[in-house]
Amino acid sequence: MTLALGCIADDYTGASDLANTLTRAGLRTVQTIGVPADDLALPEVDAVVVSLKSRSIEAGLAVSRSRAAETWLRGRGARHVLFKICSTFDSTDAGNIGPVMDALRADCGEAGVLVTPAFPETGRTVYQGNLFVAAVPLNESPLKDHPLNPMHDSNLVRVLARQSKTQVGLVDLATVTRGADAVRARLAELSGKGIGAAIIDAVFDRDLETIGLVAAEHRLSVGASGMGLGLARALVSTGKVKSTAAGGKAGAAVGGPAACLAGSCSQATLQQIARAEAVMPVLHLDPDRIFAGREESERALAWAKPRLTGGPVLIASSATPEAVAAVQARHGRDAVGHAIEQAMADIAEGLVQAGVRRLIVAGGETSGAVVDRLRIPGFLVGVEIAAGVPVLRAVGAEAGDMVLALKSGNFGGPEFFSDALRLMR
Ligand SMILES: Nc1ncnc2c1ncn2[C@@H]1O[C@H](COP(=O)(O)OP(=O)(O)OP(=O)(O)O)[C@@H](O)[C@H]1O
Ligand SMILES: O=C(O)[C@@H](O)C(=O)CO
Repeated sequence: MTLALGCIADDYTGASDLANTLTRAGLRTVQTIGVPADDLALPEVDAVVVSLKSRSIEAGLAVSRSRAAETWLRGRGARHVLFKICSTFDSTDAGNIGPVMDALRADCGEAGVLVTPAFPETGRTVYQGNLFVAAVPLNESPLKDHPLNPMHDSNLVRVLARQSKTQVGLVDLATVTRGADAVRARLAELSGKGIGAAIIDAVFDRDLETIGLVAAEHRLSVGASGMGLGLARALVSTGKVKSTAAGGKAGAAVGGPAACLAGSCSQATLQQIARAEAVMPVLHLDPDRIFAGREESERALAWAKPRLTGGPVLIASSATPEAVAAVQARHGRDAVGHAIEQAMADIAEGLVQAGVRRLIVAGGETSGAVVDRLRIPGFLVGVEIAAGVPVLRAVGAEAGDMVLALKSGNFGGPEFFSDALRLMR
């Protein structure tokens, strides 16, 4: 297998979002959980997305895990590696986007790295280096209240400069609009001044296509699914990859009980849970009781099991920003986040033992905890449920045949859970 594109994603939902985008753009793609073991049977593919859970861990650990993934990908022939970050640039001043970018850049000797979280299909655009989420700047969007990495600055040149050892420049929209040669010239100008990374503006998919053409000539890029779109289209348009129709490897129906778990506290997920209340039983977990011990997850399983034969159920820890802030004040932000993620993993494990083979998880950290506990080594990409969220078919899972959807907190329409269940057979 010689990879046309190697990708390292800093969370599992983001990885499935990227794998979905690459598949729709014609690349045969597989998503692995961590660096694949040598004995994991992978199909012939153009791109591998290695999923890490490295967005909110200590920066040094994020760097070493990303480097291990890079070594594996380059060892399989990937000339270009995309470091997939969140389209809302989720990170803190301590990292991890800057430190990982710096390390990967040093490893491959890249003079100038293009960086953009733009993903217009989901309303993420970048103008003059400022990230917009739909109509508002990042710092006015719901991301200002994120439970783990609240975003308070929409100017990504500043945000990345606080995290990175290199200077950060800007390639503005006017340059992108003039085409690939103008972008090449601007990047060369910045690199010539020793500026090692540039936030690049993008508002429409055509901007990403221009960016992809230039990025693909380099060894490293940093971005969200929009950067993946640009790179994939460039690989196809320059004949480096023969486009494969995205049929969606859904495979045979797995059937059996279905369940949904929500640990995301995003506005989108809160609305989706409210809508789900009309069509399925919903259990709201108590974060204080989760913090106190395992009884709360046992209560959730005892509640869910008898209901599974009647149809899907939803178990949610999700809460409003005020409630999240209150529980964090009582127990500490990281401790409460970790406790809830582990409770969700306990519940997922119990549900799968009870026969669930169709599982929807909302939230990147939550998905990471669940997928790790279920020991699923990889996924094939099936049909698209909503922008950035495909049906995933587990490969090599201990529980056997399973389909999952890992929903990024902010993605999906109001009826997401019903939309997903309709497509997860
Ligand atoms: N009621 C709650 N109070 C405090 N923290 C919570 C609560 N419910 C969930 N959490 C924690 O909030 C974090 C949510 O992060 P997660 O990545 O799962 O969602 P997200 O950030 O919305 O999704 P994404 O990363 O895909 O955008 C997790 O650490 C989770 O355990
Ligand atoms: O880019 C995004 O917004 C998502 O793929 C994601 O990474 C959310 O965790």
